[in-house]
Amino acid sequence: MASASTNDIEFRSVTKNYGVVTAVTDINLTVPKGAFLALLGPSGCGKTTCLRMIGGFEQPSEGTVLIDGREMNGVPAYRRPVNMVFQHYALFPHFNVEQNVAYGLKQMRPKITPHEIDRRVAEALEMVRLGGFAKRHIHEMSGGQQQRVALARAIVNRPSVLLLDEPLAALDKKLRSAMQIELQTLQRELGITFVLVTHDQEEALSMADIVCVMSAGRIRQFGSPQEVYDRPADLFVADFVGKTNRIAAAMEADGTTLRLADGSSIASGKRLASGEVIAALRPEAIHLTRKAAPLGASFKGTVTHRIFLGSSAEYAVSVPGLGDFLITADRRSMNESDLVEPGEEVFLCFDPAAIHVFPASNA
Ligand SMILES: Nc1ncnc2c1ncn2[C@@H]1O[C@H](COP(=O)(O)OP(=O)(O)OP(=O)(O)O)[C@@H](O)[C@H]1O
Repeated sequence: MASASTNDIEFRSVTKNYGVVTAVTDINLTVPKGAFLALLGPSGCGKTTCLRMIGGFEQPSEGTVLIDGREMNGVPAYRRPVNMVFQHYALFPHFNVEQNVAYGLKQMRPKITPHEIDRRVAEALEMVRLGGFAKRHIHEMSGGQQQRVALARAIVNRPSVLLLDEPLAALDKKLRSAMQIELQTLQRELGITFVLVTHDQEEALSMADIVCVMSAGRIRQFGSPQEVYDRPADLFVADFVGKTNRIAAAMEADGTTLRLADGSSIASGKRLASGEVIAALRPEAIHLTRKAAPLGASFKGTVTHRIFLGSSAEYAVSVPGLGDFLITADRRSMNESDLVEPGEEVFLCFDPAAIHVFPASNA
């Protein structure tokens, strides 16, 4: 059948209440076919509720969820073209790998021939690079391998949407990074829509091509990883997606001059109505030097801490009248002589265009 829509998933004014608790409020979003969407936000913001409404495990209290242009309200989970991978893989421990992956196919109606089941299971195991593991028992597999079995089981019946609920949370950091790349590759190979729930901003930025940042049941920003990181819609997004330095300031009547708490002023790269504002500056947008830079803006401060992180270093610098700043320095772009020490006086140099300004009422 020809598909009805170029969007795989659509939420129209969706609200979900659990008794007196409102989990999500008036959510509107559209996800194009074949996109990799990450629902990103702190615990309790409503990410899993959105995922479960796509999967059919919850129904909206108000509004409509559509998949491939079809309204899904009232359609049970098993009738949706969707599969889900959970954080705890929920594999059958008494089955081997092949039996776990085949399980859902055996339940399908109309029935699939045993030959076709074997073919599809072998194909799914190849896709998750477990070709030689079909006869292994689940307890003989590592955490990462078990997660791949869960993935194979979820893709074997060829859903048009795969839902992933913190699928990598139980893995250690190194394995998680490897699986992030594998998941991204798998999504490209399959060409189907992936929806990932995560509270890990690095995971969302590195894997997804659309990030939906949520807080308290609402969408704060919906856009590409670059947009969300480089042009945060509000202070919540600026703080949650990456780190940021907040500087309290007043915007003057011209809409571009920022008057800072220490009495100094800088030209803001962004215009905003006059009044109390918060200026936000990313730690990597600041360059530490021992001499004031001839161009751009700078503050003078004292290094209080240095944290060595291998490929980068983080500095805490105290600036009189303005507070403490966090600065990240990429070590590849530094000489040994550039490494400043705690106790040293330094200049924090930056391009004013890198400053984002938000109304203080937004904080
Ligand atoms: N079955 C339920 N009954 C009552 N309240 C619920 C239920 N499920 C979720 N909630 C509440 O709805 C809100 C959103 O929960 P949800 O699980 O969607 O958030 P989340 O962003 O996925 O959080 P986490 O990252 O901790 O899983 C929370 O306040 C939560 O306590």
